Amino acid sequence: MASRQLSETKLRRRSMSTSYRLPPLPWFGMDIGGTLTKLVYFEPSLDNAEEEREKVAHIRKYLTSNVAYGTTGLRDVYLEMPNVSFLGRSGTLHFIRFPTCSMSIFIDMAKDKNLKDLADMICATGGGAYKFESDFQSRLGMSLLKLDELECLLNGLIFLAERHPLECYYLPEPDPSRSDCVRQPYSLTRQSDCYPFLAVNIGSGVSIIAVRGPRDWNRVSGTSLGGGTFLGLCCLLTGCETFEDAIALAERGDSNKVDKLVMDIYGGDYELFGLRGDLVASSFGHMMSVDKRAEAKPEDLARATLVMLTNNIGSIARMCASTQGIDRVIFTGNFLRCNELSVRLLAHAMDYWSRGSIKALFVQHEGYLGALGSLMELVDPDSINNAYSIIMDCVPIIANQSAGELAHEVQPESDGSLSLVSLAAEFPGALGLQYRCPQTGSLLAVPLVDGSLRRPSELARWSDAVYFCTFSPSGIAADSSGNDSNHCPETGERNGNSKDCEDLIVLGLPYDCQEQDLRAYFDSVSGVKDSLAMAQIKRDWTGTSRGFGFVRFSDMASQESALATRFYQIGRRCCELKIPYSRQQLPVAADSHGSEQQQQQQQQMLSRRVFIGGITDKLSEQTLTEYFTKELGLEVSEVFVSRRPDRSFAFVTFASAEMAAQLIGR
Ligand SMILES: Nc1ncnc2c1ncn2[C@@H]1O[C@H](COP(=O)(O)OP(=O)(O)OP(=O)(O)O)[C@@H](O)[C@H]1O
Ligand SMILES: CC(C)(CO)[C@@H](O)C(=O)NCCC(=O)O
Repeated sequence: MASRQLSETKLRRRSMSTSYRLPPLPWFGMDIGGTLTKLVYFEPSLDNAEEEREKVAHIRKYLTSNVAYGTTGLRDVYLEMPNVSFLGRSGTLHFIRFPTCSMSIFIDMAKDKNLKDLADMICATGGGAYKFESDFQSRLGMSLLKLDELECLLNGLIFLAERHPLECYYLPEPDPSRSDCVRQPYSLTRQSDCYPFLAVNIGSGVSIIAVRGPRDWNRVSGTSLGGGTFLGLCCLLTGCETFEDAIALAERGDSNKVDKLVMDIYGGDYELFGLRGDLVASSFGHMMSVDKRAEAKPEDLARATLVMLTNNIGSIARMCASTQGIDRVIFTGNFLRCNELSVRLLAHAMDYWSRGSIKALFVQHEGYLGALGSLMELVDPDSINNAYSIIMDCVPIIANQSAGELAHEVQPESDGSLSLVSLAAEFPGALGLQYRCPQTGSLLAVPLVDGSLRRPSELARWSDAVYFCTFSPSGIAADSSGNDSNHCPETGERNGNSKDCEDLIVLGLPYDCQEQDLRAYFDSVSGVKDSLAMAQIKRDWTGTSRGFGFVRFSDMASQESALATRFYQIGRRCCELKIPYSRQQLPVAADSHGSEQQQQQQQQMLSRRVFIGGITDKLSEQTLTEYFTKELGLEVSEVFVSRRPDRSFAFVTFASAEMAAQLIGR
């Protein structure tokens, strides 16, 4: 089946490739699915060609300067990829979606905006490319280049995973009951790292594909119990009407009111076969009882529906992975959009049932891979690897080598340099960057010219290394603008003594979020209502948001209450509120606004932590933990492994500084 699809697509490609190497603008890719239609648009930076300028301006007027279209279309601004080099042009990738049931409205709108004058053909995938082909032709005069949905999905997935270091992530300690599981990037940026893997696409239904090489894949299974089933059943059982409402209900609900657990049947664990008492024995099993039915609230029903479908998909995926001899499963599809709960459940289920041998991976652009893959079909696929270079040249930075933190992506300026001001905005007090030379492993300084950090010439991309901040010897220093980091970035006014509130960083903000939105948001959060003293969005020199900002509360109780939550849904993004790195983790004695006790705690924490460089790809957190506990008899509190091509490293935190000290020199 798969090989038939492949050869058809290849034939189409071959017939195009002779005459169609660099397509005319505009460049769109479309995925018309059973529930949602996804559109990826590459907006080039303007150059001098008059005709191009007109086209780009026309599309900007309707598409990229708006975030909502009609009543149902939306642009996912948080997924936008600026600074992308595509087919030799630099520009921005935009991600847009609308329900497929609104296709008729979309066609009317496209007709109204004269889309036909801009392009007479669109690359389209998904079942709808077949279903709506004649509508596009007859009502719009546009033809669709129909492409196979699974091939496009894989092309989009491999393309992003290989080129964008922060695209793939996993949960190191998946726990369905904890909403603060941290996402760790998982590097698939080398071709050899990618294969094999199992792709499990959770759309309306579920397709499961074993992928062993760039064009070596087959659809091994599928299930009709997918994202469409979740939404359909939730609407039926709870009366909700949207996916967002269904997820919000599920997050509040208790599925144990609906499901029958092993302990409901056994009174405890079913020990012989290792079934813990708290496992679901029978989804919706309690609902045969009149009393339980009366007790179950809509949110409990939504949660039980979500748990039932997610676990079922996880179980099928795990079986497929085992029978295919594959140990990595990449979950994709819009069912996982803004659905942390399912991400946690899948990660936990794969880990638990495979006893840690199968890893669940996820991607940031989970729902747009097919549309991106179809955009890539614009040119001869044999030249794809050379022609398409998404240079997502973001700079992955952690505060310092001993911090063991997840790297944060800071965007360089349009000339490719990184200004000290941008660096200091995210890492107050940072004066420069260091990185480990991929060849020699030695620590080198990033060149600094006229207040801007320049990409080291030995690295093709910033993202080919992880960078550590350098601070002045006294720890938190004056930032590059001469301000001490205890100043409000907005007003320059001092925060006062150590009891006063900190400037907190808000990461992952929607790019269209303004200061007033940030204020309005926190003013409506219970526990911190009306206590925001300052809000600031960090912008580049064009005034475009960098996707993060700072807030300060007027009193300590509000600050603590705000920090207790950590993740906030601001607009359509899950944002993280925290004390900036430098204040949390610097190995300094002189954090000017931390109490002596806090400094001691920090120092102790850091001296318990050991950096291990040059670890192999295969060395897992578990192996490291076992080595230190069983072989050396040390008590390990935490292991963090950062996997990067040629330079994986780990931080191990021990129960005491004495234990860590024993390792020095070994
Ligand atoms: N705004 C939304 N409206 C409807 N469904 C949504 C929305 N956001 C997420 N979803 C979930 O995503 C699912 C659709 O995912 P996706 O877009 O990947 O699949 P599709 O392409 O429409 O379906 P298929 O690939 O099976 O044809 C829905 O069934 C629902 O569970
Ligand atoms: C039919 C598709 C491929 C459409 O995307 C998808 O919805 C799916 O894989 N459904 C599951 C079909 C099955 O294998 O039972």
